Amino acid sequence: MSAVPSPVSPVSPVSPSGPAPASLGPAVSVRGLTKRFGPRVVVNGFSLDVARGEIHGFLGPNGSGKTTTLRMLCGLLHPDGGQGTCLGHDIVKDSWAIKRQVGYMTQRFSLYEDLTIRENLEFVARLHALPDRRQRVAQALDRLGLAGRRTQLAGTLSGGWKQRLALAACILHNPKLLLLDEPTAGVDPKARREFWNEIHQLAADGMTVLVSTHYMDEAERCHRIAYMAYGHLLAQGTVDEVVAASGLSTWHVEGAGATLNRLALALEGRPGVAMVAPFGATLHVSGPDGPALDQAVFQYQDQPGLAWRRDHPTLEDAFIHLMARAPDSGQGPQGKGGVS
Ligand SMILES: Nc1ncnc2c1ncn2[C@@H]1O[C@H](COP(=O)(O)OP(=O)(O)OP(=O)(O)O)[C@@H](O)[C@H]1O
Repeated sequence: MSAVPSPVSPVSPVSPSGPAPASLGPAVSVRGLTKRFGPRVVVNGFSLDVARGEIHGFLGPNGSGKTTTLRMLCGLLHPDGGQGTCLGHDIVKDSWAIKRQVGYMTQRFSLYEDLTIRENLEFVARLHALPDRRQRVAQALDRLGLAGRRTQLAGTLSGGWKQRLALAACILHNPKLLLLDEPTAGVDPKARREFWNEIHQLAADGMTVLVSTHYMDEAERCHRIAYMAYGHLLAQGTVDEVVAASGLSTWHVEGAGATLNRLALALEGRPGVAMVAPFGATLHVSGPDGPALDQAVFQYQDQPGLAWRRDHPTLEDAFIHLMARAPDSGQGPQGKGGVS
């Protein structure tokens, strides 16, 4: 497992071929997962279900516990509390069985920069003791569009190509579950799009993917998402369900920059207004109580130079609102309040 996997026993290749059968049970099902580092509880009673073949997004501010959770799911960290299964195996007792069937892509590129692409993949294939190494490596090179660069040193690749190489290393042993920890951080939009097209292709072939991200557009490409803050799961469902569950009412206002700035200052903190956020030439004004929000904005709606329209809240609106209501908001363990 992982881009540079731990040495494990030989893995029999699973041959993903189309959607995963539901009869196998969920890919991930955990209840009450808890992890402490010293006195700090960084994952607190976390529960999650991920269906087989699903692309499940995992979002939350920096330090909210996403990586820690991923590491508990694949057996790299021992939970201090909670229970559950990953690919049908007990996450506490059967961590080795899980490791063999999981591909874990860490946040940092962890392959060898002074080896070529092909050498890196051959090394990983050896660690997995794959029987048909040459063929597996050739297939992975082709699948990820890396064949033309196979002799290039990994250290000379751009961020997007490095991520492709890391993904190729993760899928070399045909894992049933991919855990991807912010796989596209710092990667340009075209490379991100191509990476996500590949993730969708892998899911269509039967692989389950749990992927952490800070990008809203990536969250919207997931079948379902979970949002975590300060170690707590705050929301889970499809993007539409998470947005609807936020219970927010939202107005979008268009106008000139200076006018919008003045409006934002006037609305900030008014009763009924929970959030005022500029998005380019549009201001998003939201609150959990529709009538109170309407009352707050009423006096500005005839102001010249402003075009108001009631609209659905965006996913980002919903996340900011969730963060504001999070149990430890403003005094989280890291003292960080940034929203992904
Ligand atoms: N081995 C460790 N020892 C002590 N504290 C740790 C350890 N690993 C993580 N933490 C702390 O646990 C908290 C959760 O970290 P984690 O990396 O799981 O968050 P995250 O949601 O993945 O953050 P990011 O989005 O920045 O990657 C952080 O405050 C982090 O500093």
